[in-house]
Amino acid sequence: MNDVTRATAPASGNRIGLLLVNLGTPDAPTPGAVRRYLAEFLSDRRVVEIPALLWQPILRGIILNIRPRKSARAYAEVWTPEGSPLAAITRRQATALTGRFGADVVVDHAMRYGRPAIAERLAALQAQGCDRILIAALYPQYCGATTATAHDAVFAAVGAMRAQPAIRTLPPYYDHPAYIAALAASVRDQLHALDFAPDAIVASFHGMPQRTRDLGDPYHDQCQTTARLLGEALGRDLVVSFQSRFGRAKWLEPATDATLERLAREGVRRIAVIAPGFSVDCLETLEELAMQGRDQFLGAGGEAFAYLSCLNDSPAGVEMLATVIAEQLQGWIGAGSAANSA
Ligand SMILES: C=CC1=C(C)c2cc3[nH]c(cc4nc(cc5[nH]c(cc1n2)c(C)c5CCC(=O)O)C(CCC(=O)O)=C4C)c(C)c3C=C
Ligand SMILES: [Fe+2]
Ligand SMILES: [Fe+2]
Repeated sequence: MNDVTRATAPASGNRIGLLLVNLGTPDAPTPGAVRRYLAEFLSDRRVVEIPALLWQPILRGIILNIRPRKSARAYAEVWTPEGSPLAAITRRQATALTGRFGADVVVDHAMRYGRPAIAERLAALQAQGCDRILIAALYPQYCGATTATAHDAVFAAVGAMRAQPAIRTLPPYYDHPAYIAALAASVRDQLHALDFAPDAIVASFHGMPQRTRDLGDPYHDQCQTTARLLGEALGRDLVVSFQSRFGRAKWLEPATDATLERLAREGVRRIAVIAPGFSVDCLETLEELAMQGRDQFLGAGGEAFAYLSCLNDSPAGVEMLATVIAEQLQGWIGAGSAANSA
């Protein structure tokens, strides 16, 4: 049974909390910090669905002795004065949304792995008088390895509280008109600013094991729907691929690296790459796509490559988040347009 008596009493009040949640990232681009991060991330049974008795010896004996050094070098390539891009941009999204829904909505952010921890930020929201909290896991497409594990962490924290806040979770927004419209405008604006007319646009999504899809995870289908709707909004077909394969199992296909090389070999000269499955730019987009992907495409004979940024904390990206979040706050903060009540 949970030890509910440990939880501190909430402050009285009837405010609303909005907790943005993202994946998490190392505290520093060093092998030690990356090792700590990967140990927590890759021990999550939602992320690696191999029995712990088999997996933990592989993780502790092999992966955590090899990968942190290599990944730390990659993180160092994209690190910013504000820290890891994922942390810095998520922080800025929270700042941009603060005050957006009125004075009674307290906005905060947390990471599934590392800091700021979900349990700590939930307690902080409660201490500020929030008796209703909306959890906005910032993944447009639902995946057990991202959305569900963030929610698991929330419910585990709430499970240890004597006085629980009411909890709502943001549904996946992979087909939301505001999300599709924001992506389409962002692609158009960036291509215009670069004066770049690509022969093909590749939409690269983070991969996952094929087995996870076979077991019923809707992630793959939601990625395909996003790409179809975005293609319709842009008036052109997108090439869909899946990146960041991890381990030996079969992952979703086609793989982004193989796709970039195939397109170049087939005579596609100019491509733009977008990453609509990532709400913020991070290691996987800035290093794996914008750096490695560029080398792969140009190395296979391509002539021009452009990586187009995620929505991040751009005004249009924040507007889109405000719209999808405001829909879930309805009833808590009253009728009317919650997004415009600042
Ligand atoms: C957006 C959706 C994501 C899915 C689905 C996902 C699944 C998934 N990832 C791994 C293994 C790794 N992912 C890593 C980084 C990483 N993954 C996502 C998002 C998804 N992952 C993001 C946003 C990031 C970037 C974090 C950052 O700090 O910028 C890494 C760490 C980096 C590295 O060492 O390569 C690993 C490992 C698995 C196994 C998985 C399974 C479904
Ligand atoms: Fe990942
Ligand atoms: Fe990667």
